[in-house]
Amino acid sequence: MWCHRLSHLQSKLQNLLRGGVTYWTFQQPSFKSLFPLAIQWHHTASKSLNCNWQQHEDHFELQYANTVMRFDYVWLRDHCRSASCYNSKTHQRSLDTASVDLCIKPKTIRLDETTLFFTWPDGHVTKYDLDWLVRNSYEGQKQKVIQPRILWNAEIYQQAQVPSVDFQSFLETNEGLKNFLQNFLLYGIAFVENVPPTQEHTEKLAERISLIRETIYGRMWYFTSDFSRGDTAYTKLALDRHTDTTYFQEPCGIQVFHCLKHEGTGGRTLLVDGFYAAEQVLQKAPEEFELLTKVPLKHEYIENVGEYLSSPDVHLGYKQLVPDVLNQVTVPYDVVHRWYTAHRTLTIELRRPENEFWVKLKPGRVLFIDNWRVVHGRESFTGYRQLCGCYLTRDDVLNTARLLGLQA
Ligand SMILES: C[N+](C)(C)CCCC[C@H](N)C(=O)O
Ligand SMILES: O=C(O)CCC(=O)C(=O)O
Ligand SMILES: [Fe+2]
Repeated sequence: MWCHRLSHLQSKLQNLLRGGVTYWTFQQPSFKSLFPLAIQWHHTASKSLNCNWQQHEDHFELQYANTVMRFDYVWLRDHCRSASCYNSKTHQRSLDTASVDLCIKPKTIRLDETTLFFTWPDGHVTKYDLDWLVRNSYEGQKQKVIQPRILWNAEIYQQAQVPSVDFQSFLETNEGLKNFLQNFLLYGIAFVENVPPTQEHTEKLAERISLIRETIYGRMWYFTSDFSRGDTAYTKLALDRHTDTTYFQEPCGIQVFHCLKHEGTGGRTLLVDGFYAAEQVLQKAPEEFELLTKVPLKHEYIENVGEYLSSPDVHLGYKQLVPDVLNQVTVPYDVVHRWYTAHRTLTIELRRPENEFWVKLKPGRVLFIDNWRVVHGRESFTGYRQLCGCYLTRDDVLNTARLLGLQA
């Protein structure tokens, strides 16, 4: 044991003498009597830069831009952007990550202006701009707001008086499209007004924003209460709040609704911000929130034309505990009751009247819903009611938003 400690001490001293900088502290109690408790060397660049860094035994610690960051040495080698390690035309690695020695440590580290230079045992030099390190560090990413959202109940949403975007402006100007997407990203729902009440114009609208996702319901779908499909949506019955296609491995990200005609009563659309409800659960019963995010559920969709089953997986989405979709809570016995309790807590929040935003979809008013966040439902209705719409590929909607400079 003793020799181990001495060799440890020796390697520190060598490291120090080799010009490396090390954070030297003796944690072994037996050393206490021999040396001061902790000796700390760290390298400080010019005061104006206010950048401190320390080379630990197993990681590199950087203090810069009010952030303390820790980098693994393999990570620092692997993210090298030198010509031999990274293809700057394709923005892809040329370096084989698996070839990096898992025990690698830099021979020397030096700071020049705002660039850190790491020289590795084989002589390869990796350089990092300090700001790049902050942007790409775990600690830096953690601080970044991934995507600003405004969670809402009915009052919050109505008081926000979110402006709808006009069809022409949405189609013909980036400003119109950007305003629409900004609202959609913030609230999880957004409307486009004055859309000619046809499936073709609705399709044109959808394609402005993303690729249309073809599903078992077709590309652009159109439905009335003719029970043409074995689904409650194709009836006059009420539909409780839910998200669609939870039985897909990747539930549809965005849902578009356009009511083309309704001669009758009822048929209002219900919208509830699922993230607002989930936030209430998180505040009131964090362990129940945790359980709901962890328990994989098997969803099924059985129609008169055959079965559509998904494997039990942690699914996005919310379905009522009715046999038509959530066919069984396939979890170990000792989890089942806790799951039902947690599901009940969420359902209570989703059903609070103050969280319900009701809107009557009229011809010309197209509704986009984030189907991974906002649950939708429908009031029962009378008469002839005709809706069209589609599902959109989520990544393409987010990509369109990013191309317009939005955080998505
Ligand atoms: C009409 N439209 C295609 C929108 C929906 C069809 C039924 C969707 C199914 N109830 C679900 O929850 O996924
Ligand atoms: O008829 C409606 O308003 C919506 C029905 C529904 O939930 C759906 O089609 O996904
Ligand atoms: Fe639905």
